[in-house]
Amino acid sequence: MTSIDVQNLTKEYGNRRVVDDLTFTVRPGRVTGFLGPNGAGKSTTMRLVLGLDRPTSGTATVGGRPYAALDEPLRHVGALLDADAAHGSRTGRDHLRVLAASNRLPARRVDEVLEETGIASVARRRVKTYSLGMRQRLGIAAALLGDPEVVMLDEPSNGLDPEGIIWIRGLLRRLAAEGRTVLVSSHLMNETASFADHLVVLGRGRLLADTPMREFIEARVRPSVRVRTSDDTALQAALADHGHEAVRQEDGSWTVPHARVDDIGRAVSIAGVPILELSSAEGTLEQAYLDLTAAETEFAAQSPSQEV
Ligand SMILES: Nc1ncnc2c1ncn2[C@@H]1O[C@H](COP(=O)(O)OP(=O)(O)OP(=O)(O)O)[C@@H](O)[C@H]1O
Repeated sequence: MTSIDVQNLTKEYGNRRVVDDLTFTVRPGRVTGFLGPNGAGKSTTMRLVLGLDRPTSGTATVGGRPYAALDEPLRHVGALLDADAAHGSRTGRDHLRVLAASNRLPARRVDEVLEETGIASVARRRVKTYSLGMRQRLGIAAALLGDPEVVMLDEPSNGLDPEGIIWIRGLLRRLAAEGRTVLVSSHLMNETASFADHLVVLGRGRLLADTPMREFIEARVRPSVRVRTSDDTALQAALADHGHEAVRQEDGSWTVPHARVDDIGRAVSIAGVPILELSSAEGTLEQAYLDLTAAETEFAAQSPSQEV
């Protein structure tokens, strides 16, 4: 099985350090979401893994070897970095055929990946007539051409319509279930939450988190409980008896922060409060991510004065 290993990776452009001593491993059999604000260094890290840029120091390897040292690299690593990588005057099919031929991949893979990515019907059209979503799908088709063990996609949902977004979710889950190593950057938190098992989060080139997604959320966002009743007074009294304070929502329901649904259910039931609705509101990836990046921004704002 093949992992991506990033070890003390640093990249400077001039005197700007955009990747700063990063160390993490992307493991097979799961989808790893790659998150971070604009300019955090995600694309640069992916480019360094693909040998498209040279690190200032540190290493990035795939299956223990630098990308440049891999034999027939497309059979090992498939990547989508830029949906505009294909030549506009070529057809989608020709673009893939050239890639297949130059990488000694069987021509039948071209038709297979065209089918797999849902663009077989437009494969004979020139790429410059494609919508952004079609170009994304073509880029993903190119990434899958060599049936690689490692797949790295930079913002693959970009430009996809709702059906495309559902499709990419299924594709990523399947690639991971097949035991592949899947690294996917995204700015869409709900999207990432729907496909990622694990997260690597960057902020200003540094590693902020490398953790299973569930743990990432649970460590930052406490769950709450939503309750709706026909007797607000009785509800408030029952909750107060158990040390809870509820917040009334615009729709007439109540939110009990930092509470578990089992405890609230038991408390209101014992007190005989009429309940119309009771549900648990788990923390979302978006809340957890904003909590982490807000802390990071605060640190950034404070650090100059701390240095004085
Ligand atoms: N070739 C380059 N020369 C100089 N600076 C660069 C170069 N490539 C990237 N940068 C800078 O490095 C920083 C990190 O960029 P990068 O694209 O890796 O971030 P990102 O996390 O992928 O951001 P986004 O989410 O916006 O895609 C940015 O400030 C960018 O301007």
